[in-house]
Amino acid sequence: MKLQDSVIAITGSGQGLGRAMAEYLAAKGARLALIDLTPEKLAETAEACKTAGSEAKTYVCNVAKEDEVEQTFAAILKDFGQLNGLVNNAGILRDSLLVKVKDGQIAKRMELSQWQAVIDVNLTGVFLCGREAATQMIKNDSKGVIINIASISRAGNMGQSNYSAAKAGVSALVPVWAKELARYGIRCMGIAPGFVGTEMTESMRPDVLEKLIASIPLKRMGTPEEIASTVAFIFENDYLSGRMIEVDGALRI
Ligand SMILES: NC(=O)C1=CN([C@@H]2O[C@H](COP(=O)(O)OP(=O)(O)OC[C@H]3O[C@@H](n4cnc5c(N)ncnc54)[C@H](O)[C@@H]3O)[C@@H](O)[C@H]2O)C=CC1
Ligand SMILES: CC(C)c1ccc(C(=O)O)c(O)c1O
Repeated sequence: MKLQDSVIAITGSGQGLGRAMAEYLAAKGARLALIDLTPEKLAETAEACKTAGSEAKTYVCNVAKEDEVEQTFAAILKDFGQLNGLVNNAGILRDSLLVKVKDGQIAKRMELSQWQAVIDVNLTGVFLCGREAATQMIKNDSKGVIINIASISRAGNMGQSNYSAAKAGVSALVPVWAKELARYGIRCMGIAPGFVGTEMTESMRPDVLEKLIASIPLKRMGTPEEIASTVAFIFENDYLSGRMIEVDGALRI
């Protein structure tokens, strides 16, 4: 797929990796539909896309709400007249151990609310946006690509029952959708990043950060641009479908 003039929706593009993807794709001439929870952050990303040389429109939407997702994708089609790609990037963390034993007492640690919040956004949100994007692409007879952003944690990370389950889930959707949607000219791929340097990691305690970096075989975190360039590579290579690309500096959890 040529990125020039294609219309790409990115969830969670108000900051972090989603914003980096939007800027990177804008510089390649893609037109962006930016989706996030707050208008202020979205406006900043839209401005950055314009500076990078392309058009961007913003959509306030909670990806976990079916009606909001339906309205958002209908509005994207109305505004742009087509949809060629979706990056399912929005995600949250609510880490906690499952249970903890202290002084012989067993305590439940991960609350049902922590579990459900992460499943709602990181798994159900991907399902809802993927279903809506596929529907609009098929309706418009346009070829397209769906990319699910997972995580190295999909293999199972301590303290992340909710997050690991959701990221394993969105990874499993990749071959399912690749097989189901190929007949409509839609490809589906996933990316599983390792630790990526963002504002969050920049604010970590230096000693914790140092230990973390020491555990990565390449001895550094990834950059948001390295994830964004992987997104662009997937869009531009028409024989990629049904697979995960691991961008993790060789780290295994
Ligand atoms: N930063 C990292 O090191 C890694 C990140 N990832 C994944 O990459 C993706 C992006 O991560 P970051 O940019 O670091 O996160 P971030 O927290 O900086 O940005 C996530 C964005 O998603 C938005 N969002 C959250 N809930 C939403 C909802 N219900 N509806 C719409 N938007 C919502 C937030 O408002 C925020 O703008 C996530 O899926 C994350 O799990 C995976 C591996 C490593
Ligand atoms: C444990 C993994 C690599 C990880 C680390 C940090 C974030 C984040 O800040 O959002 C993630 O989403 C992760 O998957």
